[in-house]
Amino acid sequence: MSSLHAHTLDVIKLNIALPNGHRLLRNVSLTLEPGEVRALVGESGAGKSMIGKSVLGILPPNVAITEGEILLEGQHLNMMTPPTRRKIVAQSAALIPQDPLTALNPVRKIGPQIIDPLVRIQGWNAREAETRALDLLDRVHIRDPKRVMQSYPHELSGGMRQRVLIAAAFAPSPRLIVADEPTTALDVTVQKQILRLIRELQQETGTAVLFVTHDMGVVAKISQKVTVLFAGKVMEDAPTREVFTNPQHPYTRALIAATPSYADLERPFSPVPASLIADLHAQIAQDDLLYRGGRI
Ligand SMILES: Nc1ncnc2c1ncn2[C@@H]1O[C@H](COP(=O)(O)OP(=O)(O)OP(=O)(O)O)[C@@H](O)[C@H]1O
Repeated sequence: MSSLHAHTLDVIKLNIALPNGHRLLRNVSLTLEPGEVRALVGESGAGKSMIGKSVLGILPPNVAITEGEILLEGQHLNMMTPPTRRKIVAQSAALIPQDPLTALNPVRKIGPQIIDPLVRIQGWNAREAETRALDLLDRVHIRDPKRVMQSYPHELSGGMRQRVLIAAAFAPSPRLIVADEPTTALDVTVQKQILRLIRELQQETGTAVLFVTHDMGVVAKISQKVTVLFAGKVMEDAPTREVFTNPQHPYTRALIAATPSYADLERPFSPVPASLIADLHAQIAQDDLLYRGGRI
């Protein structure tokens, strides 16, 4: 049952794996407080998206949760039947996806794509839903929301489409938003605007956000807490400020060193050293042996 003081999200020792037993997440734990932004950071393949997908119940068909728990506002998601789970997740969580083009249905106008879920899932009447959609399009700084509601996705720029998806995500007032690299598919100037917009709406609404990114610069701008991942394993979990001022794990230090700094253009930056990557993989192979032996 949900409790009054529950975290928005608790992920407890989550393991997900392929049918052959290969783990994509290894004992991942994290929490998200109401109104908090937690960044999930790591290089490609670290398992960041898989965490978001596990929470939203949209894992690929060949990937399964093998162990661990996910609690959304204190409710155990993986003890529910799939239909109950879908209903609970749809009512309290939303996704801002990476690629705004594939996330929108190309043959439907924008308006119904925002309005229909409000009517079908949240049970609003059509008029309320339309007013809400117009209000949200205005709040994501889309000029002429009425015209945009009548447009098809291909008539909008990439940045506009991402604004539409941000409006759609915030429209039902979810308590949790998973933002999965929401700026990656956009060009650099638009990226900054979209990041600012998500931060603005998040602060206004107090929605908790799980923000997936590979960019430590983005982590610094948007989050209060950060989980650093490598090969599906948590390397470090700390307040963002501490991660930048006093990183504890060598991999975190390497990621920071690999991020160009706008404040300090003189500072050289360097890729994560191959020797460190090799050491981490060796440790993970060791972990996997112990895990299979039931010792961790
Ligand atoms: N459908 C799938 N079937 C099997 N393995 C998959 C599938 N999708 C992803 N993976 C693997 O799962 C691991 C984690 O993937 P995930 O997409 O979560 O990484 P990520 O950290 O989000 O990286 P990226 O920044 O590249 O999206 C990777 O090793 C990836 O190859």
